[in-house]
Amino acid sequence: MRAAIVTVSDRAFAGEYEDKGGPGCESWLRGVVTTPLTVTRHIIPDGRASVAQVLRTLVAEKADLILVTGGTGPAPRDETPEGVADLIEKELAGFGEEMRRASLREVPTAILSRQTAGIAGQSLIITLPGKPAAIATCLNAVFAAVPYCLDLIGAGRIETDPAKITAFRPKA
Ligand SMILES: Nc1ncnc2c1ncn2[C@@H]1O[C@H](COP(=O)(O)OP(=O)(O)OP(=O)(O)O)[C@@H](O)[C@H]1O
Ligand SMILES: Nc1nc2c(c(=O)[nH]1)N[C@H]1C(S)=C(S)[C@@H](COP(=O)(O)O)O[C@H]1N2
Repeated sequence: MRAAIVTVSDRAFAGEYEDKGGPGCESWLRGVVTTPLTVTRHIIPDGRASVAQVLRTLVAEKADLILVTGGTGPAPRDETPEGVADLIEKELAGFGEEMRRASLREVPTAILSRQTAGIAGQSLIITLPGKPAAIATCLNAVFAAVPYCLDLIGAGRIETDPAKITAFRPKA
């Protein structure tokens, strides 16, 4: 699987703090996916155009899975969902619903995240909150459905470590 991880944060992009979200996503994936995995990481500033532009490039490069962390909230610069909406062909709203449900068990402000997921070309794009602690909570909540989703869109077949995530394939 070719995975791409995008950190959307003005301050991480400017070097005002060290990005912990990108490395957090990568180590979560490496701990769960047992089939061959390549990961590229990207740090970009907040903004609809900034998000749409990097996603278009990654979709054209045929990334199978794109994780985007940050910019999902209600603040003026939080425009990640708008940038994602500019290029996805199909929204998978259930991902956002389930990730928020899992996060709400930890923090009441989880309801402020507009995180979602969608399909562009042969890429599955999943958005996550910027808080590094949200990454495991959210990915643990939805990843069982990711391998079959990748099958359905013609991306690479992946397997997961059943001790961490049991992939569910209804036709298997
Ligand atoms: N990529 C990241 N790496 C490390 N910490 C992060 C990251 N994104 C967010 N955080 C932490 O979560 C807190 C709240 O995140 P929030 O979404 O408000 O991001 P932010 O810091 O305002 O990002 P921005 O740079 O876009 O303004 C931040 O103050 C920071 O402590
Ligand atoms: N699991 C989890 N989800 C969370 C949070 C968190 O700390 N943990 N923070 C929330 C907050 S405070 C905000 S504003 C939104 C959006 O964050 P973002 O703009 O960094 O994407 O995510 C929410 N979801």
